Amino acid sequence: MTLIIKNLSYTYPNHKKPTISEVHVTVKKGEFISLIGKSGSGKSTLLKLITGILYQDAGDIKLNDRSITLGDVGYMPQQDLLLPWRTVLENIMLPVEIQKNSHLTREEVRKWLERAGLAGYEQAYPNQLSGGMRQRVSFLRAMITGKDLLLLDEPFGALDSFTKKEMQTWLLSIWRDSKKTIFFITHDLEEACYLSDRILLLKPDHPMEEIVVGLPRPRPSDIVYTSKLVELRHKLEKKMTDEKP
Ligand SMILES: Nc1ncnc2c1ncn2[C@@H]1O[C@H](COP(=O)(O)OP(=O)(O)OP(=O)(O)O)[C@@H](O)[C@H]1O
Repeated sequence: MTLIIKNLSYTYPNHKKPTISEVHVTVKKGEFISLIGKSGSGKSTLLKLITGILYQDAGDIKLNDRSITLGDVGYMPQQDLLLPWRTVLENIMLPVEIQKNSHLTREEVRKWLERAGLAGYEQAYPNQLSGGMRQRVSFLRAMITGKDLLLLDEPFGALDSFTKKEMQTWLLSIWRDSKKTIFFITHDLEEACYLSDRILLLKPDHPMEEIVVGLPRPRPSDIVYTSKLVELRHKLEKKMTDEKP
């Protein structure tokens, strides 16, 4: 899997200035990429362009040398969008039902639920779950599409810091075992440093910047207290607020 984004620009119909301007990125199989930037800098817009929900004004997005189209990637939007009238299992099976050609069985999905700490909740409804559990259901639904590239729009933004830590460790273990490629939006700079191989910084009226994290893997969760990670976080903060790094 290779994703190549070249010279990408997009302006919303009612806007004067482009939200995404001349973005270039190459992503290789198995990379974990985070996208950071202040609110309104265009992170969700970039993800929607990669999913094919929006279509660019200029430039191109190629997945394995083919222009990307809707349905090529797994996408977890900012709101979990679980259907309240469907059980956990039925929510997760939704893309399988829509794709029809998927061979994933209910039994295999049950195994994934176990891995996500949701065993016994197959028949529960979304309103009977905690925030972290809903996020895991929503993540599994994106994962189960079988796509190599997963786009996650701020999946842990609404969680308390302890649940968030658990979810990060969980996500890293799934990512390591599944060898998926992940594009991850976050406002949390510590989270970006902890999880990623590379961080992309979007800033209005500036070219997109790329920061290589360079921390060894596997990463224990207390790596966030090491001077290397703290320095990196500080550097990102300065870049975001326009101070000289
Ligand atoms: N459907 C839309 N129509 C018009 N403008 C939009 C639409 N969606 C987003 N925008 C505008 O595009 C800009 C970028 O929005 P986007 O949601 O991509 O930013 P973001 O960096 O993801 O923000 P946040 O961190 O708050 O989620 C904002 O100015 C926003 O108002």
